[in-house]
Amino acid sequence: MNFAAQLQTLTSHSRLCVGLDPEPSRFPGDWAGDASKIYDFCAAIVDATHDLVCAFKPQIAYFAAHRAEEQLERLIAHIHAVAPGVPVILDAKRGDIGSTAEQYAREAFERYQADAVTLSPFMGFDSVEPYMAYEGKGAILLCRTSNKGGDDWQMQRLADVPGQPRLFEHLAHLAESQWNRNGQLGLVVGATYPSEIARVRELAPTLPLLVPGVGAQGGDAAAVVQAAGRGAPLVVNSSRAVLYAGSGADFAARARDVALATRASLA
Ligand SMILES: O=C(O)c1cc(=O)[nH]c(=O)n1[C@@H]1O[C@H](COP(=O)(O)O)[C@@H](O)[C@H]1O
Repeated sequence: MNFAAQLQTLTSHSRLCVGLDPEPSRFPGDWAGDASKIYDFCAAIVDATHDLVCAFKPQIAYFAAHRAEEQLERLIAHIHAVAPGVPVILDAKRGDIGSTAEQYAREAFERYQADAVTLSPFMGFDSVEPYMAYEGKGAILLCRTSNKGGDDWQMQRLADVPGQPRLFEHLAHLAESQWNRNGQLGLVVGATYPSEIARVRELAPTLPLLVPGVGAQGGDAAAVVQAAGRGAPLVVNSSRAVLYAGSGADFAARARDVALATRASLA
């Protein structure tokens, strides 16, 4: 099943995406500070939550920083084995010229076997196109990010485009129309900006939204759900609030408790 169809099916039961951002310094007990336990920690979280989620989102920097790419490969294989219908969004935020993008796409979809990847669209359509050569895979573009600095670019108005849209609005329009050749695109909009979630829904009603920022960043789950309304899949990510819900031997059970509560808040 392709990424869009997977999301369509799963988000009718859960809109929660658990983000896998492993920080060894926050691991429980004897694992604290041990980067060789990244796989074990994340696999325990996956095992405890996979029936509650519509996706998992490993953030590649948390693995690469510890030379743990091989653990990331094993983790994604584990997710596919224990939760075959649940898509893996590789959060890599890539964005480069076409020839380099081809290599990043190969990395995401062939090496890691991800179902979708996050991309920075700053370099334009030819930097996004190589990912779309992988039929059925998702390419999720940063549109209105959850951080304060998103204002620096994304909220600026484009004087040369009719209606002088803000940059994020123009991107949402492009992604919904001429860029979206095969139904593979999605957009990232931060939970910290519900009114922009509503605006992106207006401009790009058929695109799935990946919404990070509930939990540790303080985004309001109810406001996100209200702003997004019904329609294309809504995928709401929480990473630290789930991963580090507990700090003892029962960390996976505590993560499940938070995942259950977060899923309920997104219903
Ligand atoms: O693309 C993302 O996933 C992303 C976009 C964005 O605008 N804001 C954002 O926080 N993220 C990612 O979402 C995750 C948020 O983690 P928590 O704040 O711990 O839930 C991190 O992996 C971020 O890199």
